[in-house]
Parts: sequence; C-alpha cells; structure tokens
Amino acid sequence: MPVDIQRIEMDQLAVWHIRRGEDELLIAEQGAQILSYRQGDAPPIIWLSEEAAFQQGQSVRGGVPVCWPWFGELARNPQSVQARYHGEQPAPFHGLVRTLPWQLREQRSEGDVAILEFHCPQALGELPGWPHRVELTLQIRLADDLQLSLSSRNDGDESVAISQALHSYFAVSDIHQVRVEGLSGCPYIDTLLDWKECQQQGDLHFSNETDRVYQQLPNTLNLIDPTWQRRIQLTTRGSRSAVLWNPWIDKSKRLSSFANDAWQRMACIETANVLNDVVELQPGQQHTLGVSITAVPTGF
Ligand SMILES: O=P(O)(O)OC[C@H]1O[C@@H](O)[C@H](O)[C@@H](O)[C@@H]1O
Repeated sequence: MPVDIQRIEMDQLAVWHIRRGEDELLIAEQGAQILSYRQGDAPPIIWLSEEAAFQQGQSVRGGVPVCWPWFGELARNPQSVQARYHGEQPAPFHGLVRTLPWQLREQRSEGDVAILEFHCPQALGELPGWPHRVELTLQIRLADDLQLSLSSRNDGDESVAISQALHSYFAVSDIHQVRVEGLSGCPYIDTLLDWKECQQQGDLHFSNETDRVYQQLPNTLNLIDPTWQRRIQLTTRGSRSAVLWNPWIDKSKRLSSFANDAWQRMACIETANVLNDVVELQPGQQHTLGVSITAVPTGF
C-alpha cells in the first residue's frame, strides 16, 4: 500500500498531509494537532469543524488538540498540578501547548506504516509560568489504525505533576443514535452537576449537554454508530481516565469556530490522565499516554 507524506499550508498553518492507500490524515504542526482522519470514502473518523480556522496562536476546533501540562481549568486540578504553575497571566484552559509551534523531528514509512514524531521545544524550560524541563513528544503512527503516543520525560531535577488529554473529536452520524460502550460500572464526576460523583449504569447515550470525567476505566472503549454501521474502538495505554463531552444546543452557540448544529455530528472521548489519574514524574522518569483508534464495520 503506497504511503505519501507531504507538507502543505492551510491558511496560516503548516500541515502534514499523509496518504496511506485510500486513507488520509492531516496534522497541523502547531500544537502537533491532528486535524482529521478518514479511511477511504467512509465518513470521517476524526471530526473537523466546518467552521475551523487555521490561524497561528489559535486552537483549531476539532481534530485532536493536545491538552498539557494540565487539562481544563487549572483550579479544578489536583493541588500537585496547580502548584507547578507560577504564571502572572490567568492559567489558560487546557494548558500551554496546544497553540505553540511544535517541530517535526522525524517522518518515515516502515513498509506501509507512516510514522511522524513531533516535539515541543518550549516544554524544555521555556513555557511561560511553568519552569520545568520536560521532553514532550507526540508520535503518530498510521497503519490500519491510528496510534497516538504522547510521551513526557522529566529532564529537570525536581519532580513534576501533570494532567493531560488527547482531546479527540469523533465524527458521528447523529449524536442521538450513538452510544459509548465500556463505561458501565465506572465512577465519574459530572462537572455539570457541580462536580458530583456518580456511577455509570450501562452504556452512555447522549441526550443532553454532557461533560464528565470518567475514572477507573478499562483500556477499551467503543463508540457505536448504528447508522454508519461501524464502531470506533479506542484502546488506551497509560490512562485510566477520560473526558466525555458534547456541548449540545446552548453551549454550541458559545463555542468558537463551531456551527450551531455541529453538536449533532461530533462526540469527544478524550483519553486522559486527570484527577486521581494525574502523572507524577520523578527526575529522569517518563510516561506515555497512548490511544489506538480504529473503525470496525458492524452489521446492523
Ligand atoms: O473550547 P475549548 O477550550 O476547546 O474546550 C472545549 C471543551 O473541552 C472539554 O474537554 C471540556 O470538558 C469542556 O468543558 C470544554 O468546553
């Protein structure tokens, strides 16, 4: 199967365009952000907003933004994560690296597998208000599945605590029709019910705004889409937590680069290390947060 890797420009952003047979993957160098992923002429697997803007210094809506070295609002993170930030500016939502220039360190194909590795030079002691040295890399491996591995190695001489997520937006036929399997029995925090602790019973169906932090997860989740006759399977590494998010009707109107009705076409399952699953790295220690994403046809 032929593999072709090319650098293109999308408005202000440098983007890597990878073709593997009929499959297509787009990755912006800024934030090492996957923008979209599709296999052949099937509907996309990773969703990109129709209103996405490709501007320097702005996170692109959709794809897989990297949230690091904290996830969401810093003040909601464990004290160990909060204590690492000493910035004068209010702490940005979802951390410090999603709008930074990352660098492509390596691109190669091994047989019919494409491998690209990005790193974030500023994480080595130059992030504003975050005076730690971490070698931060994202390896992207495109085979029959898409594998993402976000590695952090503490190159400093003090321990460092981080929360993080691969904030993946998945394309769905209709949010009302899909469900997430694999969560049953797991505890979760419902951020929309004043961060109440709850427990999942059965599969998750979306019927309202959803913004939950699931914990103690197994390493496989499935997003089942009967209309598109497929399930998207996520197999994770180095993670026991995930954020499940859909903004629904009202919040959609407040989001940047997001059509008012786009909530019907996407669902986020964000492979994470958050709350009691945050990562503490001693000097020299490394952690990899990984997810493999694959679409499996189902016969309904
Ligand atoms: O608009 P942003 O910064 O990309 O965040 C999008 C969403 O990201 C999710 O991870 C959060 O749980 C939501 O609360 C948030 O709205």
